[in-house]
Amino acid sequence: MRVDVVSIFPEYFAPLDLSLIGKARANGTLRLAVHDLRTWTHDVHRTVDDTPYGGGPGMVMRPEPWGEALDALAPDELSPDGHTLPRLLVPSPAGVPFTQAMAHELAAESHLLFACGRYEGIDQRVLDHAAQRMRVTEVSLGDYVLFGGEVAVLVILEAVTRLLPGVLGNAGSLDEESHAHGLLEAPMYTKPATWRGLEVPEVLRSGDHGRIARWRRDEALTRTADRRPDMIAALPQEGLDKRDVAT
Ligand SMILES: N#Cc1c(-c2ccc3ccn(Cc4ccc(CN5CCCCC5)cc4)c3c2)n[nH]c1N
Repeated sequence: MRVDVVSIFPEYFAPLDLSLIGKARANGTLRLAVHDLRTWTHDVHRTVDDTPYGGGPGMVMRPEPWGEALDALAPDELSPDGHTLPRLLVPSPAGVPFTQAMAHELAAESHLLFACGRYEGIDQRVLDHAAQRMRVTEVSLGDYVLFGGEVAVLVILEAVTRLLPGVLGNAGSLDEESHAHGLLEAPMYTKPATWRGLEVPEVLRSGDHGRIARWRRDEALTRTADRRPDMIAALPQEGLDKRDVAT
């Protein structure tokens, strides 16, 4: 997968050299390039913002640098390798919620292009013009307000990269984690069996895999009912008797 990120703070993405994302970049699974938006400014102050039409707080990101950046990173003509246009992701407080389902959707794309806004956002015409030739999605991490899109891109890139083939050593863990089956995962334990007077649940040390699976399912249902009743309501009706969920 090819990923391009455009930001006025490219140094925000230094963590993407670390850990499993760093390994995915080193082995070519993830081809990530971070670009400074100011590359596409031409004034001595490298200006990227201006006052909002209609008044209001703060500043808005100018369309010209963004237009040139997207022209450069998503050219209309097919590249020699038959490269198609990228999917443009624009983090925004007004975006659609980012979910595990969207992470799976994005993991199937061949080229993602992230536009990191700052200030009060990017001039809307940048997104409207881009949508004339590529798929554009405004995406939000949640109902709270960040300073800009960089943190959202870090989160989205981690969630998507985990799903790429070969990145997670034990692919099985993808099946067991939260949101994979519509439930939160059960509590996890490791050695020692007793720690500060606290015991690991006996069932997990029983070796009885059937009992262990049932215990984990029950724990997942209880946790989900306690913490995320919305997820219980969204579960497919067949196969789950809601009375199964301890309240
Ligand atoms: N993903 C994600 C996000 C973001 C996010 C993503 C990208 C940018 C780019 C800039 N900002 C800062 C900002 C802060 C407030 C407002 C709202 N203002 C209200 C008064 C009138 C003007 C607009 C807009 C922009 C961003 C925030 N926040 N929360 C998420 N889940």
